[in-house]
Amino acid sequence: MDQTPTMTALRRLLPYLKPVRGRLIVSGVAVLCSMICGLTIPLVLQQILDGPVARKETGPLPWLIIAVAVLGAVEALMFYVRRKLVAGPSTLIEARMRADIFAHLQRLPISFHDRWQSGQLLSRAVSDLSTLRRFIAFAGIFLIVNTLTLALGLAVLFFLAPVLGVITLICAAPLVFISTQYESKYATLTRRSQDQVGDLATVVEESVLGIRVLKAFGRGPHLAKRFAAQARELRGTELAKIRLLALLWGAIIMLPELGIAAQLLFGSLGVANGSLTVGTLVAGVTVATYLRWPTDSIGWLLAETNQAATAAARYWEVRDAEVTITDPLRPEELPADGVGAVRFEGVRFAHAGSDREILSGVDIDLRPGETVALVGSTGSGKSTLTMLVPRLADVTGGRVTVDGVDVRDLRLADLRSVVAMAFEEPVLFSASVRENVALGAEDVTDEQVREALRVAQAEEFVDRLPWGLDTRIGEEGLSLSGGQRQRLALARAVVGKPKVLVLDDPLSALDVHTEAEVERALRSVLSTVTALVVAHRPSTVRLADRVALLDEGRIAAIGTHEQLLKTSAAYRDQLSTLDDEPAEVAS
Ligand SMILES: Nc1ncnc2c1ncn2[C@@H]1O[C@H](COP(=O)(O)OP(=O)(O)OP(=O)(O)O)[C@@H](O)[C@H]1O
Repeated sequence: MDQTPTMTALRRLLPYLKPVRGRLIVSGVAVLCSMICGLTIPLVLQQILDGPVARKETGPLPWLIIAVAVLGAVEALMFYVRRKLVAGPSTLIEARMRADIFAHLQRLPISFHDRWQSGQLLSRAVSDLSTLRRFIAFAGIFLIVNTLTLALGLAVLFFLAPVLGVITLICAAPLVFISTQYESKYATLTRRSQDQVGDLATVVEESVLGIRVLKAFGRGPHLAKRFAAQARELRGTELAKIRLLALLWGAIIMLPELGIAAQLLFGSLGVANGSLTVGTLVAGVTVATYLRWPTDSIGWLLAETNQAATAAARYWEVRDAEVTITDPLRPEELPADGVGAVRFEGVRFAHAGSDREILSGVDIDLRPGETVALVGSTGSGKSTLTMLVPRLADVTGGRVTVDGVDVRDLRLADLRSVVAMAFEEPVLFSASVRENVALGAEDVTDEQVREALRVAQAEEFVDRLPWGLDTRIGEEGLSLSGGQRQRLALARAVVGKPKVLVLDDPLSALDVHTEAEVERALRSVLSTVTALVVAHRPSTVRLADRVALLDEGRIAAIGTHEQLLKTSAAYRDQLSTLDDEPAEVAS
C-alpha cells in the first residue's frame, strides 16, 4: 500500500478545519495573549527591581504589583478561553472525518475489502482519528503558539540585553539539529506502531467472529500465543519510541538549563562591571525560565505532530482508495414494463492485477420469472458470476443486462432496487429482526416486513421470538439457527420486491431438517422473481427450471436437469461430486 508523505497528509486536513477556523484562530490568539502576559511579567519585575527597589522608593510599587496580578489573571483567563473554544471544533472535525471514512468504506468495491484487513480499517476510523482530534485541540495550537512564544521571548531578551539573547540563541541552536535527526526515526517508529495496532485489532476481531471455530478446534491457546507475540512486538516498538523520546527530552531539558547557567555567569559579570542592572539580569533569567515550557514541550509536540501526521496519512490511504464501481455519467432508465430478464453476453472477468481470467465468455439468457441454477466445480467462478449482476464487481469484458440495459448504464440505486442478493453466509447485524429485514430496501413498513417474512417462511419463528419483530438478534445473528438466519436473509432479499434475485448457495451448510425449511422458503421466494442460484447440492438444483454448468470460464451446458443428465457427461460428472447422491436428484 502506498504511503502518503506525512506532512502532506496533515495539510490535506485543511478543508476540515475551514468551517471551524474562526474558533481555532481565536483559541490560538487566546493562548498567544496568555503567553505575552507571561512574558511581560519579567519586564515589570525589571521595573520593580531597577526602580522602587534600587531607589528605595515605595511610591509606584502598588501599581506595579497590581500590573503583575492583572497580567497573571489575564494569562489564566486566556488559557481557560482556549480550552473552552477548542473542544467543539476538534470533536466536530473528528466526527465529520469519521462519517466520511465510513461512507467511503461503503462505496469502496468488494475487491478493496478483500485486500484490506478489517482491523486496519477499524484502527484508522477509531484510534487514528482520536489522535488527530488531540492534535487539533492541543498539540497543533501549541506547536504554533510555542514557536511564536520562543521568538517573542528571544526578542524580549535581545531588548533587555543583547548578550542575554545571544547566549540563549547559542544554547537553543543544537535543539534544531537534534530535533531534525530525531524526527525521521520517530516517524518510522510511529508508523510501525500504528500499523501494529491495526494488526492487533484484526486478530481480536477475527478471533471474536471465529470464536466457535477456535473453541471447536481448541485453537484458542494457540491464537492467544500469537496475539501475545504481536502485542510484545507492539510493546517493543512503543519502548523504542520512548527511548528515542527520552534522549530528545534529555537534550531539550539540559540545553535551556545550560543557557540559564551561562546567562547567570555572563549576567553577573555584567552586573559586577556595571554593564547590566540587577533588574535586567533577574528579568532575563525569569524570561529564560518562562521559555522552558515552550522549549521543553518541543519534543513532546514533535512526537504528537508525528503521530498525527502518521494518523492522517493512514486515514488518507483509505480515503484515496478508488471507488471503481460508480453511477454512470449518463444513466439510462430501466423500462417501466421491465419483467426482470437477465442476460450474460460474452462475460469475461479477471481480478485486478491477475492475468488469470476466471470467466472467459459466459453466455446465459435468464427468461423473466425463470430460475437458473449454476453448477460447477469449486473455484470455477460461480460466486464471481453472481456478483456481476448487482455490480459488486464489474465485468472486464462482455456485458450483463437487465431488461436489455447494461447494468453499468444504470444508477446503482436503480439497479439494486430491482436486483437483490443473498449470500452463502447470511450476515445479520446486531439490530432488531425488523431492522435486519428492512435493510433490504428503503422506507419499508411493518406490513411489508411481515409479508417478506411470510414469503421466506420466517414469520412463524419470528413471532415465537420473545419480542417478535423487535427482538434484537446478536452480532452476525449467532443466537439464531442456521436455517433461521438463512430465512431472514431471504426475507431481506425479497422485502424490496426485486424482479431479479441472485442467491449464492443459500442451502449450503444446513442440516437436513433446516434445509427442508429453507427449501420451502426458497420455492415460495423463487416463484415471484427471475433468479440465478448457485447450487452446491442437488436439492438446490431441484428448485431450478434450468441448470447451467460452468466449466473453464464458460457455460459448458445449459438445459433442464433431465436434459443435461441425458446429454452431458460433464454434468453427470459434476453432479456426482455434489453433496448428495445424483440418484436422489434424478428421482
Ligand atoms: N482477489 C482475487 N484475486 C485473484 N483470484 C481470486 C480472487 N478472489 C478469488 N479468486 C479466485 O477466483 C476463482 C473463482 O472464485 P469463486 O468464489 O467465484 O468460485 P466458486 O465457483 O464460487 O467456488 P466455490 O464453489 O468453492 O464457492 C477461484 O479460483 C478463486 O481462487
